[in-house]
Amino acid sequence: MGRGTVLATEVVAGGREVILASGSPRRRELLGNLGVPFRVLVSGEAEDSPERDPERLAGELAGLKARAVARQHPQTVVIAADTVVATGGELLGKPEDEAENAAFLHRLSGQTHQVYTGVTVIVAGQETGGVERTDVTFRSLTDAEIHHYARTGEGLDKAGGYGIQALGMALVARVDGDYSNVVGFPLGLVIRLLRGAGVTVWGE
Ligand SMILES: Cc1cn([C@H]2C[C@H](O)[C@@H](COP(=O)(O)OP(=O)(O)OP(=O)(O)O)O2)c(=O)[nH]c1=O
Repeated sequence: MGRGTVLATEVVAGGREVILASGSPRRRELLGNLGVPFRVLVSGEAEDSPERDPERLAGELAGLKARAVARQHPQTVVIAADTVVATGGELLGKPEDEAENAAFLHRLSGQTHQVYTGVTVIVAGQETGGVERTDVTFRSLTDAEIHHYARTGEGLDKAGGYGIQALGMALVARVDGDYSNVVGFPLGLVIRLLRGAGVTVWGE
């Protein structure tokens, strides 16, 4: 996507305008639920980091996404997020294809893994951020279940190769922590950071 591409204009009502620096439809929907006026702008700059610690990586990538847009819009509140899935020291990104998605699900089957989402908010050069962690435990999956799910393609655009908010919920036995964090936008943290940047959320 081109630099500075406007993807969509969402609710832009009164109050302080917010830019969501994310192409993720999940983040758009969840931020919309907060009643915050915002529009979506994605920098298109590649985010990369040599960091291998999942918690620090999530925070770092969220910062890179936010800064890339904030440079062009210094007076607007910019919010970005990044989700990283980690299992036993290994990082699982978005699977390349059905076969890799099935391999990811084999890794996650019957195990507890960690989902980290970093959130960064920048306004007028002031940056704040945080990282939320949720532990997700998968059922022990049969090969048939794994291949059935991988074939749906639902996991292809998602870190870890599953979407807990859709059919992927059938893979999950237990969630410890903020559910919205697994979907990619930890609402408690988001609300705290936006309010800290002077944005009104639900009238406060
Ligand atoms: C584990 C999991 C991840 N995800 C999603 C959340 C994120 O959108 C995605 C992780 O990729 P990210 O790189 O965090 O985000 P993105 O590429 O979708 O969007 P952008 O970089 O423009 O902000 O995986 C789910 O929707 N459900 C899940 O259960």
